[in-house]
Amino acid sequence: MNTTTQRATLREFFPYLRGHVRVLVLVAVVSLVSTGLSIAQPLMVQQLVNAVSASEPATVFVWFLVAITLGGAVFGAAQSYLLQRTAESVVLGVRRSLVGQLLALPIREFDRRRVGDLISRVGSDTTLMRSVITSGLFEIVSSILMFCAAVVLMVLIDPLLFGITLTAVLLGAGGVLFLGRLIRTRSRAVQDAVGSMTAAVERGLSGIRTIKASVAEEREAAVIDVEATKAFRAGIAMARLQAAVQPIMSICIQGAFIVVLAVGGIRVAAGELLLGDLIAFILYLFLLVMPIGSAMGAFVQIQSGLAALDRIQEIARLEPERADEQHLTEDAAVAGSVVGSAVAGSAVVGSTVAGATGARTGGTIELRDVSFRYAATEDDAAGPSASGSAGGAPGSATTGGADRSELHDDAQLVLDGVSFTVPAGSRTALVGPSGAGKSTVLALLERFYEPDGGGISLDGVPLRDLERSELRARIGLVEQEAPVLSGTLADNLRLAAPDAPDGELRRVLAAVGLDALGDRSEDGLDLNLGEDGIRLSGGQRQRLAWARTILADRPVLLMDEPTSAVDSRTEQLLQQTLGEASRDRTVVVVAHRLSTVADFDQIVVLDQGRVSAVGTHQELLETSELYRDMAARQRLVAHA
Ligand SMILES: Nc1ncnc2c1ncn2[C@@H]1O[C@H](COP(=O)(O)OP(=O)(O)OP(=O)(O)O)[C@@H](O)[C@H]1O
Repeated sequence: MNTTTQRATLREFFPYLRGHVRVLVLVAVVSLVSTGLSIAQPLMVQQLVNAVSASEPATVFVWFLVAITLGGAVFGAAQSYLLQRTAESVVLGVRRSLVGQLLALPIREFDRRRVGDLISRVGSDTTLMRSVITSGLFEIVSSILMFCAAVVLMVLIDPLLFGITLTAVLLGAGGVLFLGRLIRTRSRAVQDAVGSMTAAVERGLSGIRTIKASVAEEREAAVIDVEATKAFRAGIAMARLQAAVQPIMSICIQGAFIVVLAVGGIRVAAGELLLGDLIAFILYLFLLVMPIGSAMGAFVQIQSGLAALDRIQEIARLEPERADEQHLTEDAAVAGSVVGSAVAGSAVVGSTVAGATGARTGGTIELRDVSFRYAATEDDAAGPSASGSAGGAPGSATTGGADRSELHDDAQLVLDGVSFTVPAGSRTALVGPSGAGKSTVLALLERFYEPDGGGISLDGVPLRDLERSELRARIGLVEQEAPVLSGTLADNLRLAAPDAPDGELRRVLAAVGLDALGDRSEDGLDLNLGEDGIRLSGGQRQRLAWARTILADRPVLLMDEPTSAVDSRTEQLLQQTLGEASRDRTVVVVAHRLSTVADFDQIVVLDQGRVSAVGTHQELLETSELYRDMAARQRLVAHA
C-alpha cells in the first residue's frame, strides 16, 4: 500500500468542524468558565489561609470555595458531554462522506486496493479522528488557557519560584516535541498495519468455504497471524515512544515540585513569603502541571489523529468516477437525454414479465477500434488518481486515450482493435476462448473502465458524452458471478427498481422459476438470503440476477454467461424468458455454450483480444475455423 502520500496538517482538520461552529463556541464558553473556576480555587485558598493565619473571619471564603468547586465540576461535565457529542457528529459526517466517496470510486481503484483496508479506514481511522476533538483540540485549548492564567498568577505571587518552574517545563516540553514527529510516523504505521490485518481477516472470512475445503485453515490463520504480528510490532513501537513521553515530563515536573517546596519553605521561614502565598503557588503549580500533562496526551492523540486523517484523505483525494463528467455540456446532456428517452420509461416497472412497456427507441451499440489494458501495477493506477485533487481537471484521468496507455505500457493489451456493431433490438453473442476479453467488453459498455484507444457509442452518442448514471440506467447487467447482497429477497430484487410493487417481484420470480423461493417461508419476499446470499444455490443466485435485471426493465441487456450454473430444464425456461425479454431490447450475451446462442442474430468471435469473426451460427460454421472447432468440441457439429 502506498503510504508516501501528503501528510495532513491540523488546518485540514478544521473543514470537518464546519457545521459544528455553534456548539463548539458553546463548548469554548463552558470551558472558559470551568477554567476560570479552577483558577479561582487557589486564590480562595490563599485568602482563606492568610485570613486564618491573621486570625481574621474566613467563613465567606469557605462558602466561595465550595461553590467554585461544585461549579467547576458541573461545567466540566457539560464540556465533556458537548465535546463527545460534537466529536460523534464529526465522525458521522466523515463516515458519510468517506462511504459516499468509496462508492463513487472507479472500479480500477477496487482492483488495486484491499477491501479490508478500506473498511478499516471507515471504522478505526475515523474513530481515531474523534479523539482529536475529544482529547485533542479542546484539551489543548483549555490547557493553554489554564496554563497562561496559572503562569500570570504564579509570576505575581513569586517570580523566583516561577523561574524555577519555567526551566523545568521548558526542558520537558522540548523533549516531548522532539518525539512528536516520530509519534506521528509510528501511528501511521500502526493504522496501516491494522488495515492490512483487517484485509487479511476479510480475505479469510470471505473465502471461508474454499479455505475449509482446501483444509487451509492453519495456513490462512498463519497469514493473518503475520499481519497481526506486524500490527503488534507497530503497536509496541508506538507504545515505547508513548512510554518515553511520560517519564520525561514527570522527571521535570517532580523536580520542579521538590525545588519549589525547598526554596519556598526557606523563603517562608525567612519571612520573605506568606504561607498562604506558598500554598497558592503550589496549587497553581498543580494547575500548571495538569494541563501540561493533558496537553502532552492531547499532542500524542493529535499526532495519531492526523495519521488517521492522512489515510482518510488519501481516499478523499481520489478522483471519483464522475470527475470527468463535468465537461459534459448542456447540449450533450440534452442529446443524451433525447437518445435516452426510453430511460424514463425504463425506471417504471413493466406491466408484464418481459417488461415490454411499448416501443423503445435505440440501443445500437458500436465499438470502433477499441483497445484496452487493465492497470499493470499499483503505482500505475495510483499515478493519475491518487495525486489528483477532488476537483481535478475534467476528463484528466479516465477518458484520455494516449496519456493513459502510456501509463500502462507494461500492462498486457486485453482488447486490441475491437470493432463490431450491435444493431438496436438485435441479439448478439460474444464467444471465444477463456481470457479472450469477452467480459471486458461488457465492462467497457458499462463504463466500469474507459478504453485506452478507439471509442464506443450508443445510438451514435459516444459513451464518454453520456453521464455514467444515465448510461447505466439504460443497461441491465447479469454478471458472471451473479453476486447477491446480504439482505432479503425483496431488497435484492429492488436494487435497480426501488419502487417495484410486490406483485411485480413475484411475477419476475415466476419468470425465472424462483417463485418457490418467495413462498419458501412465512417471510415470503422478506426471506433473508444471508451474508452474500449464502442461503442460495449457485443456480438460484444466477436466476435471482436475471429476475433483478428483468425487473429493472432496461432497453439494453448485457448478460455474462447467464445460464452457466443452471440445469437444462431451467436453462430452457430462461431461454424462453430471454426470448420474451429480447423482443424489444438490445441483448448482448457472453456465452461458452454455443447451443444457447445458435439462433442469435449475430455472433462475435473474440480471440486473444481481437475480433476473429462475425456472423450467424451457420455463417461462422462455414467461415471461422475457431468457431467450427468450438462447435465441434461441444458436439454441435462433427469434427472435421
Ligand atoms: N480486473 C482485472 N485486472 C487485471 N486483469 C484482468 C482483470 N479482469 C480480467 N483481466 C484479464 O483480462 C483478460 C480478459 O479477461 P476477460 O474476463 O475479459 O476474459 P473472458 O473472455 O470473459 O474470459 P472467460 O470466458 O474465462 O470469462 C484476462 O487475461 C484476464 O486475466
